[in-house]
Amino acid sequence: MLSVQGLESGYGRARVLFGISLSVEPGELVCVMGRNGVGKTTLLDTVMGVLPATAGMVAFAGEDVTRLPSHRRVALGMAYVPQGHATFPQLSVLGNLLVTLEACRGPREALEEALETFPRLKPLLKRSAGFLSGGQQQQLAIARALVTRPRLLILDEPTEGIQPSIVIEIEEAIERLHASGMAVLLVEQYLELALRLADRFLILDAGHVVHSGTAADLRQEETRRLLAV
Ligand SMILES: Nc1ncnc2c1ncn2[C@@H]1O[C@H](COP(=O)(O)OP(=O)(O)OP(=O)(O)O)[C@@H](O)[C@H]1O
Repeated sequence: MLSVQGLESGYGRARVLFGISLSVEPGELVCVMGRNGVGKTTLLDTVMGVLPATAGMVAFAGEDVTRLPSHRRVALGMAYVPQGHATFPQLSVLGNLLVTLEACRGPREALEEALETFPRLKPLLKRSAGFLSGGQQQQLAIARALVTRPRLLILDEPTEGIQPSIVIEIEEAIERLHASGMAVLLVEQYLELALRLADRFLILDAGHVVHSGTAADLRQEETRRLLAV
């Protein structure tokens, strides 16, 4: 479904990613791990077209999307929730969802479905997003992505800095989406959560994939050293 081959990108003359290859099959949950600053966010930004690739290829559902702008990738079924729960703080919860629904010209049911994933948002529809807790904003950010009815959901550290009760709700929501057949590419630093959720792992170090495998592989010493846990 998602195929990344030899991907390179960076900022100006600073190269951050060096020949990254990975795949996410339909319905699979792949977790990208690695210490701070190794290039995880840069990888997701490049996969989604927020940052241009300087070499390599990103293909989605059999189509080369490497040069497509992000909104075209969304139209093909990719959705991205960047780090730091990006919402429009001055808009209401409903307004945030409607902006996305209108942008993707989706049906109203898509909005209802997204709210079913996070029922905690239902009584808050009229509240300004800026007044939500960090955890509620993260739920809203994921709900906005779901409004586009993606086939691949890309999440950058969705539980970072969020109160434990909502971390559990977010984990359960990701689990349900995965169980329903959605493919997920997840950056997650919290090892235990990643072990519970992921089918496969990639570990990045200094912009390279240095390890990949299943949960059983991830428990080994070498892996723990790479993650410094
Ligand atoms: N906008 C930017 N301009 C220049 N350099 C950047 C920019 N964003 C990130 N970098 C650099 O690129 C490298 C990779 O950063 P990136 O955010 O992709 O890492 P990360 O693995 O996601 O880390 P974290 O877990 O801290 O978010 C780092 O050296 C970082 O300083």
